[in-house]
Amino acid sequence: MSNFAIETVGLNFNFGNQTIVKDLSLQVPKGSIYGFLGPNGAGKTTTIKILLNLLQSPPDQVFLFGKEINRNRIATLKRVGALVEQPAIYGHLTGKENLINRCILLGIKKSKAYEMLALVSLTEAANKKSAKYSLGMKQRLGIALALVSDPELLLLDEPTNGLDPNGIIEVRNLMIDLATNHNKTILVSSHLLAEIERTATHVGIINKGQLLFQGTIDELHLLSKPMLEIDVDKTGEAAAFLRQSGYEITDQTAKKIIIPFVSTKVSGMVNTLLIQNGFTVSSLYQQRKDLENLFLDITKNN
Ligand SMILES: Nc1ncnc2c1ncn2[C@@H]1O[C@H](COP(=O)(O)OP(=O)(O)OP(=O)(O)O)[C@@H](O)[C@H]1O
Repeated sequence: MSNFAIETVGLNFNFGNQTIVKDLSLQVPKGSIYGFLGPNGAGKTTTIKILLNLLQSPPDQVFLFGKEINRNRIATLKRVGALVEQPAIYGHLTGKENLINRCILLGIKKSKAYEMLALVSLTEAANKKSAKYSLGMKQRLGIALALVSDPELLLLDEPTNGLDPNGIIEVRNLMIDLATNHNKTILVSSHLLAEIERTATHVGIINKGQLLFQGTIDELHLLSKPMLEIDVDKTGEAAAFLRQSGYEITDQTAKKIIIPFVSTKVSGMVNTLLIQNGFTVSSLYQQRKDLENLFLDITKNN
């Protein structure tokens, strides 16, 4: 049995003669929240549509729950819920009516509608016309609609796009609840790392249809090497002195020197060394490149 809810193996996809997805090998572990990241136009929506078989992949390149998608279309897609682009909501109906309609359509008992309203915290707004919902509430209703059939895998294409900070937090908390307490695997796309950094357990970064990084969020953090920033007087002399003493200088400005962070002990030694040799150190702190900058670095070099 495959441990991956989604696996693509060297996936290629073209629109006409334009290559949109190139040799893409995604591995989305069961139970993960997989942040699918990339700048605008990177190919995220196209990939999600391929995973939903809305766009057809070449044979033997896309596997859901270990099964090849084209040969097992119905069986695999039954286990998937999705929110791609705008949620399909009827504005003149209430949230509850939208969900009941979906239940009827899928032949599922109506009580599921109430269960879903509670799950996405819309019980209080159940009888309000959904046209009057805030964007965040509409997104949550969209997710509830995708969840009616109780799918194991949820594909969410930029679900926080256009939401205010409250809406973003609501959707973020909902994703964590679904993965942690309801056994869902979630693939969520975004062009902003900061938006999924706190929710994702795994990350795949693509640009121009190619996978540039894939791993756990901790592995991504490891890529952003910590630095030691030293605010010191006579920086030119101090840098030369540190270099002579065997330290590598990463960067140097008028007021500070930056060296790779090794340990707090080594930081203390550097401090003592500078002071003992007549330099005035006003501060010394560990700095880690934030993930957003790391993301920009990874995608700009592509
Ligand atoms: N139906 C289509 N026909 C031709 N080209 C398309 C079609 N749909 C998308 N593209 C092109 O494919 C590329 C990838 O688009 P896609 O929407 O997958 O990117 P994305 O990463 O989801 O970006 P965004 O965050 O802007 O939605 C873009 O260059 C886009 O213009």
